[in-house]
Amino acid sequence: MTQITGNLFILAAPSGAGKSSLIRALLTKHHHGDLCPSVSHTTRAPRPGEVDGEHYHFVSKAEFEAMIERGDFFEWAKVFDNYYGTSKAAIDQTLEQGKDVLLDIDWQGARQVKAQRPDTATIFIAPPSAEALRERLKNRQQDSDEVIEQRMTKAKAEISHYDEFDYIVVNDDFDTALKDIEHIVFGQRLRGHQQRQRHRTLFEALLGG
Ligand SMILES: Nc1nc2c(ncn2[C@@H]2O[C@H](COP(=O)(O)OP(=O)(O)O)[C@@H](O)[C@H]2O)c(=O)[nH]1
Ligand SMILES: Nc1ncnc2c1ncn2[C@@H]1O[C@H](COP(=O)(O)OP(=O)(O)O)[C@@H](O)[C@H]1O
Repeated sequence: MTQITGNLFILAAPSGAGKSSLIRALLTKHHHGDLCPSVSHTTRAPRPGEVDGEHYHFVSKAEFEAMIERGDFFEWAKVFDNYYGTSKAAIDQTLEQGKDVLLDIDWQGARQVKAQRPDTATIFIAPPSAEALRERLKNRQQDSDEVIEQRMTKAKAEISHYDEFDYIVVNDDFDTALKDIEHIVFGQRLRGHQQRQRHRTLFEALLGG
């Protein structure tokens, strides 16, 4: 039987919308390996608790630029003054195994991936309100008030691209938002071109007699 290539999913959101929490919950539910995260490269410094090769591949600016030169990246962008990118190696092998890959990238990356692979499902996570977004950034207790205000300004820049996405999920009630994302994943797996490949013999039999 022909090997079916996995699906690509992109989740983008303004910082604080709950993207990391949703991805974590999604991966915990789908822990059998049918949905895999892609580990990005970045030039930003690791935060306490972040593990190289798990959360990100942490590299220097020179290393990142050498990778750009070599054409190692599937997509890359400058976000918050640092480079971020998805290497081809990070996704190709997984997709070839027929597994789905989840990319946690910004709108610039989403645009590049969509241009290269139009069948990618791009999902935008929105907060229910600006007040809720600010509250979540505060409750996370990760940033100073000044950084929170910077994130709120940057959030507007990310949100301004909401109409470029295939799907929009409003993360008001967490479990509802998680279900919405799962429905998108399940729906994508049932698209015609994959189902035709998967059920080739069925259709041959149905049409043969
Ligand atoms: N284009 C692109 N964006 C990325 C990539 N990896 C992470 N990002 C985005 O970069 C932004 C900053 O991520 P991060 O430094 O982890 O900070 P935080 O999400 O604000 O805590 C987020 O919007 C990520 O989705 C990548 O490989 N490519
Ligand atoms: N639906 C929700 N309702 C209330 N709080 C939420 C919800 N989703 C996430 N949060 C909380 O909001 C904060 C920001 O979430 P996080 O996943 O870190 O966001 P992001 O990755 O988008 O920056 C965290 O403290 C998280 O627990």
